[in-house]
Amino acid sequence: MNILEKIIAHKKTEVTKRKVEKPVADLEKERFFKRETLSLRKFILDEKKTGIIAEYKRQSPSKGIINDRDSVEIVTKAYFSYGASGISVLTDHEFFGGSLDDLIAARDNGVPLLRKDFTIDEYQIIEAKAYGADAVLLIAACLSPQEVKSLAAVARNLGLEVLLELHDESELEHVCDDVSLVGVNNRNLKNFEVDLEHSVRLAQQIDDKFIKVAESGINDVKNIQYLKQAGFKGFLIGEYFMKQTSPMEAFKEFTYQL
Ligand SMILES: O=P(O)(O)OC[C@@H](O)[C@@H](O)c1c[nH]c2ccccc12
Repeated sequence: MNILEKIIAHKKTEVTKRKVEKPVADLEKERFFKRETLSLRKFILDEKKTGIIAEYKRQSPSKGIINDRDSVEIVTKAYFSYGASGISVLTDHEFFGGSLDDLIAARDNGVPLLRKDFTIDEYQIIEAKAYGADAVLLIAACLSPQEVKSLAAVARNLGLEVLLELHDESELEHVCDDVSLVGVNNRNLKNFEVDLEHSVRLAQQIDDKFIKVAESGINDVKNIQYLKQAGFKGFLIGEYFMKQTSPMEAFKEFTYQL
C-alpha cells in the first residue's frame, strides 16, 4: 500500500465512526452551518491580495513534525493581515495532526477558509460547512470522475466552492463544471517528489475558465513569478512558512517581495 492508499483506508474507518457519533441532523444545528460563505475564487482574483492560500500545517507524512509551537489563531491571523487570499487548514488528524477545531480557530479571519482533508464522502462536506469552511478540497487521485461530480454538486448546494486537485494528465477527465478552482499538485502524493515543470505542462491543458492553483513545494518568490506566467493565479503554500522560526514574519517578508 502506498501512503495515499493508507490514508484513504484510514479515512473510511474514521468517517464511518464520525457519522455515528455526530449524525448529519446534528451537524446542521452547528453555528456555522447557515453562515454565508466567502468565495475563494473572488478573493484570489482580487488584485489587492497576494493570490496565496496560506496553509496551517503542523506535520506531514513526508516531513514529520513541521511546527508544533505556534497556534492556529496567531499564525492564521498574520496570514490574513498580510494579504493571504485564503487560508487552508489541514483537518486530518492521523497523518497531519490537524482537526476540525483548527478550522474553527481559523474562522475569525475575514478570508475564505479551505478545509484540507481527504474527502471521500459527502458527510465530510456537510461537516466542513458546519465548522466554518468556505471551500473543500477534492483529490482526483482518490476519487472517480463520477464521485468528483457528485461530491462537487453537494458542495455547491451548500454554497461551498471546490478546489479539485490534479497531479497527472490522466486525471483531467475529473474536471467538471461544479468545480471552480483546479489545483495542480507540484508534489506527487505517491512518492513526494516536487516538479514545477510538470505542473506547468499540466496547467496548459486546463481550461482558463477555472482558477488554476499551484500547490506544494513553493519556497521562493521566483517560483510564484514563474508559475504566474504559466497561468496560475493561486499559490498554496504550507511548509515554507510553517517551518520558519516565525511563520508570521516569514509570510510578511515573502509578501513584501511579491
Ligand atoms: O507544505 P507545502 O509543500 O507548501 O504544500 C502545501 C499543500 O499544497 C500540501 O499540504 C498538500 C497538497 N495537497 C494535499 C493533499 C492533502 C494534504 C496536503 C496536501
